[in-house]
Amino acid sequence: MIEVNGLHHQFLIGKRGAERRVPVLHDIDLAIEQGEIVAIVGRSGSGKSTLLHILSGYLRPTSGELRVLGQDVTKFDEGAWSRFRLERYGFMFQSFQLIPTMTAFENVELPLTLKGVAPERRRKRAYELMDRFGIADCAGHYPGELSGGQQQRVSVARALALDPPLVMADEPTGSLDSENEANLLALIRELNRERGTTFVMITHDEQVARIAHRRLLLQDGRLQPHRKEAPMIHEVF
Ligand SMILES: Nc1ncnc2c1ncn2[C@@H]1O[C@H](COP(=O)(O)OP(=O)(O)OP(=O)(O)O)[C@@H](O)[C@H]1O
Repeated sequence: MIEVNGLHHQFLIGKRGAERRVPVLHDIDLAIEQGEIVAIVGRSGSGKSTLLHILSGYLRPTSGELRVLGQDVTKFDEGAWSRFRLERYGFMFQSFQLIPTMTAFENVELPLTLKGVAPERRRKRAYELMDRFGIADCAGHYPGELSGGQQQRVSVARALALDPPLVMADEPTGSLDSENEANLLALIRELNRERGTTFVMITHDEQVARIAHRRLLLQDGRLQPHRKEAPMIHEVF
């Protein structure tokens, strides 16, 4: 599903002509299989978000190979990445990232609209998802009028609108209470089991890491060798 070979990344900071290189990821090799739930863990600043951004095409690595679903995505330009992301990726964020000027329904419908799905099918799919997540009553409400748990469900429904094979999640339960966290984790396991959806999640949360099949530990931008007994999250901070 995802293959990474010899990946390095460094940021350039400072004024033009006096830039400084900040190496962040070093020699990352990684293979994620279809149907895996993988948790990326590590201290703050270890490079987790940088890695997730590279795996999602938001950031071009300084060097190295990246293949996603058999395609050499390092060759993609921005347009090719946008199309690929729309069809193959779903995203879950701690801050939900809903569009405040769109209703809950329009937010869920957005990926379908961007893909050019016909209006009738779009409506049907968006209502089906909103029903499934118990937010059909919120369809006409704006994100600012919804509770945190409702916003989270709208954002998850949007992430799944096109039934992506791959979901990238950045602290997906970070702003949820324990009940909503448990609901989301149950949903992730269900999608993984029933549809074979692959999840790559950054997390600081032991409950989230616990549902992962595998933990990837980043330390100072290096992926640590897999230990049979994966470290508990509290060992990592
Ligand atoms: N755009 C950027 N320009 C320069 N340096 C950056 C940039 N983005 C991140 N960094 C640096 O890269 C390093 C890794 O950052 P990253 O956000 O990937 O870490 P993280 O493990 O996700 O941290 P956290 O758990 O705090 O979110 C940090 O030292 C950070 O300051």
